[in-house]
Amino acid sequence: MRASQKDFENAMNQVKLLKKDPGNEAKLKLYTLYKQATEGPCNMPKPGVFDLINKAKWDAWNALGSLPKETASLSSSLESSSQVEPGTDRKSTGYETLMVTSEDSITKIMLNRPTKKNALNVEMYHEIIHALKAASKDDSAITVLTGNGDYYSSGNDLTNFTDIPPGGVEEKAKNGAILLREFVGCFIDFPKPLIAMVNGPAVGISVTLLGLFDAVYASDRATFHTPFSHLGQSPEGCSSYTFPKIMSPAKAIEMLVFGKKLTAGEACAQGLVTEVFPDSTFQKEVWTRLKAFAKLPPNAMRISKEIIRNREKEKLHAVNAEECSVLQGRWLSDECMNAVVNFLSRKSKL
Ligand SMILES: CCCCC/C=C/CC(=O)SCCNC(=O)CCNC(=O)[C@H](O)C(C)(C)COP(=O)(O)OP(=O)(O)OC[C@H]1O[C@@H](n2cnc3c(N)ncnc32)[C@H](O)[C@@H]1OP(=O)(O)O
Repeated sequence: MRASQKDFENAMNQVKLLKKDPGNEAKLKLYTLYKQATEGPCNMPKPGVFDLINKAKWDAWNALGSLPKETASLSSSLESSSQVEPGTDRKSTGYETLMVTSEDSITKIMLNRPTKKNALNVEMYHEIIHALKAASKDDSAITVLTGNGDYYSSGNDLTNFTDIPPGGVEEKAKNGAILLREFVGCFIDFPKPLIAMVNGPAVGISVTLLGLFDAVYASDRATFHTPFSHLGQSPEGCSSYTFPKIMSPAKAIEMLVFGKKLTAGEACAQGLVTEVFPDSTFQKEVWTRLKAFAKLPPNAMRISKEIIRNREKEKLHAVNAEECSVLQGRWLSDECMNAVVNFLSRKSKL
């Protein structure tokens, strides 16, 4: 397919958005292709020998000779997209904490704060809400959530508790509960098959939400940990309802109240995980499977999910509201505040 002038301009704009500098050589190549595509063969006077930067530009542009404008435009678009981080496409532009891509009828939402173990900060909650709403309306058949780096997610970013608004901690807790309710609500209402690819350890809310997914595939490196009592907090993500149903009330208590950490194999035996894969083949095997799922008739999948979920929707929203209200109270407790202070002052880690 021929790249249009618009595509070309988009590609040039993407270069400005790259997180990693593509390097001078690549930038010079793009510059000259851009000049060729917009102005034709080199028309600038040859700079003096000591004007090193402009000389390099002139040399590179001049070397393109009479390359047609259209060819330069096409090459430039291709050049720049190959510099973009793998798996990134135009759809991901604008997200700070996610990489969102669509390919083969699959929308992939990748948590992208690997240096913070993909902890969910306030921005990430908002961006996931946005990405899920967009995915529910796009032309993909299924949606996948996964993590970048060695963790799936370390759960709520504990520094979320540090930014206190003028209304004090009460206002902070109230706003947190409103955001959490909307966030979890998007998972309850998501209309297409939603699949978690748990690439590594999962903590807190990233675990509880799994009960709202339609399939959960895990690497054998993944672990599942909900240390709510340790943090002076209480379950969210509808887990107080979904976990006892999935794994029996006693097993749910072990996880949600006593903070027992499960291996991927244990989580699979208890029904939280659909299937476990060796880490070495995890990506390949799961993506092969997902691509096959995505070829199934999308309307049939959507309607089948709807009939399964609809029976539970009202209950799930009620549970979500109750959990958020209880948690709002927990965030104001000494138990919770001490746990957060301990983590932030590095006195405690999971
Ligand atoms: C709108 C609000 C909704 C709220 C919903 C509530 C949800 C409840 C939960 O999710 S409870 C779970 C909360 N999560 C945790 O308690 C995990 C805390 N993190 C850890 O214990 C450890 O970081 C670890 C075990 C996940 C990983 O340990 P490791 O030694 O491998 O790595 P580091 O600790 O050095 O981590 C690397 C940097 O990442 C920062 N980080 C990791 N997780 C979090 C987090 N959850 N919150 C804040 N920051 C986190 C860590 O501080 C390091 O940062 P640094 O390099 O700047 O020091």
